[in-house]
Amino acid sequence: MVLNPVLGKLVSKRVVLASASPRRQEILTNVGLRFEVVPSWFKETLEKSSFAAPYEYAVETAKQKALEVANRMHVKHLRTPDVVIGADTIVTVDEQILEKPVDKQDAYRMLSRLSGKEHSVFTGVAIIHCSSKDNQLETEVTDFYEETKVKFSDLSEELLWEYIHSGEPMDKAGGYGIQALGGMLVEYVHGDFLNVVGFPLNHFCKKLAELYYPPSKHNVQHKKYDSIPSVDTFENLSDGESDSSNFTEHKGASKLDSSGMCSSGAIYNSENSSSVRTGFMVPLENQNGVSESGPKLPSKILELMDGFRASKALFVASKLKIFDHLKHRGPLKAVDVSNEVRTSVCGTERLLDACAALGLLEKTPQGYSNTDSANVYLTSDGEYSLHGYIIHSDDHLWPLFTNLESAVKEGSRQNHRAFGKKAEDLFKDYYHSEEVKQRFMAAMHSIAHLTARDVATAFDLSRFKSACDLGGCTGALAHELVQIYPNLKVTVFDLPEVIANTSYFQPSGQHMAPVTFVSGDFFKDNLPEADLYILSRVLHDWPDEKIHVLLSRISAVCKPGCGILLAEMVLDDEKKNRSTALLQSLNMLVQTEGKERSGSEYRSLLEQHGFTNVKIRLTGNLLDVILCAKT
Ligand SMILES: O=c1[nH]cc([C@@H]2O[C@H](COP(=O)(O)OP(=O)(O)OP(=O)(O)O)[C@@H](O)[C@H]2O)c(=O)[nH]1
Repeated sequence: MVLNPVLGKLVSKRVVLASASPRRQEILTNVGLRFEVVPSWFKETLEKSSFAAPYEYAVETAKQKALEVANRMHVKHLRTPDVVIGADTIVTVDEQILEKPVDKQDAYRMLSRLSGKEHSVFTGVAIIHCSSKDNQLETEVTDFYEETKVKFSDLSEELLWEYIHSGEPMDKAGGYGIQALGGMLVEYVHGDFLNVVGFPLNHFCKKLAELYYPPSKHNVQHKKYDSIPSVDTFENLSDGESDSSNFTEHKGASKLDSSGMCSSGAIYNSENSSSVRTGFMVPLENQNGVSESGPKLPSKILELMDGFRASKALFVASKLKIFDHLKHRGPLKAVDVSNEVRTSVCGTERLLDACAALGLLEKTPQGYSNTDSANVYLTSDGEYSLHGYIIHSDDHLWPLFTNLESAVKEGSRQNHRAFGKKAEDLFKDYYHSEEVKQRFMAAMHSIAHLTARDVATAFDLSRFKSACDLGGCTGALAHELVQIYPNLKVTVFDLPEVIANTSYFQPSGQHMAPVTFVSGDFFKDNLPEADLYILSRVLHDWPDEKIHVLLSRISAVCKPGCGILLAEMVLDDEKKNRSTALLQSLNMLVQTEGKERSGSEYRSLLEQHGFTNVKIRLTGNLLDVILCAKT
């Protein structure tokens, strides 16, 4: 299938999507558009009352988002894009504009307002064509909006809070995601569904059609495109479909596109665009015999093929502590960075350029500097540093993953191939050297610290007086729990080798409530008494037999009413949707005897040991949470 001629007009252009919304990226990627993502820094703070209608607000915000990116790219990066696309989605109900909720209470306010009523979703879109004249940015703005009406059922308080606790509402206009759990709230949708999700694709294509295929003088009566030119509806788009003399049969009849796939050879004659019924077609060569646009690139597949390169670039930059150097000394030129980290200038420059293109660094005439997220996540002392996890990924997971093929064939872990020795005991292997132990603990700390707030607040735990975090490692979750529940006494129980090493990871601050650390092996030693036992990223390390041993030990010391809180990446029951968790399950295959499990699998394991009332919350932040009680 070759590209729709409308989107095909963008193939040879540098297109930038000025949006951080993963949904917008997905909608446009799914139709084969190739673009860079440069999220806009424009703050959505326009005075709403100054607009006569809500859609004007959305359109203006979309325009400002796109213009900000166009200007920044022109000035800062000296890379003027050809086209910048911006969008803004809002919900209106009772003459109020709802954007993304700022917290759970705000989500509650929005969703209770939408309950049982019809509301409108407006997405404003701006398409900015850019050019540079005498080094000045010139822009041509095209904008439009789309309205979709959505009706919600009556929402009970319980459903409402359950939905809010799922974490889904937080980055969505109006506090719901119609494409996911939020779809359950919806009675009907009138209009373009994708408009609700964040991008009105159909209207966008029609707009491109107006821009790139203006009505010819032969058919001026078609002033406006009610459909994408030559395409009445998307259903009419099919490979090589032709019932018009405006199609010409390509000499070669079939052609390999860049993915190596063969596409049939109907050719689009752009001169007669407005009257031609087209399929997805290969482009017609122009008078000079030069192809106007290339075939559709399978961008998702290419991205996956390149994925390892991007990971490795990040790993190497982290290992060389480039983000640390730039945080303290940036902006720096490539030559200065290479002097600091003792590497070749040419190699360093390529690495820095790749990191800048991946959005990890900023590149300006003054040199390279960290982006805000590099400062927070990639420096070794950043507030939510992932440095430890990145180094662990490079040194430990990477060699294991290079043996994935053997792991799949054999169905078992690959430590012997990756490290030349058989895995004895999962954790003993990590703790055989101080260096490896520190690296592993830093990795676990990174993820625990980053997810602790969502794990701790997924359920109201205030009824518990004491908690024991089994395998709680550095205590990152424990510290979050005592902050949120001041009456909760938390004990971290972990192997002696771990407990001996925790002091480095303790938060500083006078008002930190204490956490107790106790050493022991939860498969062998007496478990500390507690009302709530926490197992965060523990069960996924083990096969079912070992989990039964552990759960029966916990069950033996748990009184009725006491609970277990699990934090894991929970798979959907059909195991087909949650790619991060499914890839994590491969990660467990290459290094452990464990795996990721679905909600039903966890429920069944827990129920076999007398834990019932199993509740599952998807937090939207890496780890999901399961709470159950002993009956
Ligand atoms: O049903 C759904 N409704 C809305 C969404 C998502 O909600 C946001 C709307 O926010 P906004 O337009 O301000 O866009 P941002 O996410 O902040 O990204 P920008 O960088 O473009 O400002 C949008 O992501 C929709 O996709 C949804 O997912 N489902």
